[in-house]
Amino acid sequence: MEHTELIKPETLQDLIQALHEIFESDRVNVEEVQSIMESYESKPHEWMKYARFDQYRYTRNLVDEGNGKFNLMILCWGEGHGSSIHDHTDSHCFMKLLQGQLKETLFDWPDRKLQGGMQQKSQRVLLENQCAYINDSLGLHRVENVSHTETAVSLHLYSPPFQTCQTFDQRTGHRNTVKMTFWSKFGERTAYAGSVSQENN
Ligand SMILES: N[C@@H](CS(=O)O)C(=O)O
Ligand SMILES: [Fe+2]
Repeated sequence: MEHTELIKPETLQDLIQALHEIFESDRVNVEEVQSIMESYESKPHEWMKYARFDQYRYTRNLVDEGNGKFNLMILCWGEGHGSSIHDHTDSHCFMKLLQGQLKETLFDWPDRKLQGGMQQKSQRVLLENQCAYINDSLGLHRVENVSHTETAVSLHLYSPPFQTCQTFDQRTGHRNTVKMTFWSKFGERTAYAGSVSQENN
C-alpha cells in the first residue's frame, strides 16, 4: 500500500494540506487519518474564525471541501448541547476535540421488526486533541457537551461528504431522515435557509 509520510502538522493549514494529500488516494487509511488529526495540537487562534456558537444548539461550520473527497467542519457545542442518536450515511467520520470535552455514547442499529428501545453499548469522554472514529458498521452515536460551564469545539472530517443522515428515537427505535445544514461556510455566516425544523440537534 502507498504510504504518505506522517509529519506532525504544526498549524490547521498544515493539517488541511496533509489531509488533501492523503485523500488524493482512492483508499482511506483510517489509522493514518486518525493519527494525523490527533497529532495536530489545537491552537484556538487558528480556528477561531470558524467557531460560531448558537444559543440553542450545536452549530456546523464548514472549513474545507477537500476537493470533493471530504468535508472538514468545526462544530461548536454550547453548555448542555447534544446531538440526537444518528448514523453517518455510509461515510467515514473522524471527530477531533479542539477545545473542552464531549461525551460519546454508542448504540447498535435498532431492529426494524422489534419495535423496542435502544440500549447504549458504551460511553466515553473525548478529551482535548483526541480524535475518535465511527462509521455505520460500528454503529450509531450520540454526542453531548455535558458541561454546564464550558463550551466544546470539535473538528469533524466526513468522507465522502453527505448532506442527510438518519436520526433515531431512543425509546422506540423509530428513524427520520434529516437534512444537515451549515451555520457558516469558510468563516462567513450562511444565509438563513427558511425551515429549521429538521435538524440533528
Ligand atoms: N455527525 C454529527 C455530529 S456528531 O454528533 O458526531 C454532525 O455532523 O452533525
Ligand atoms: Fe456524528
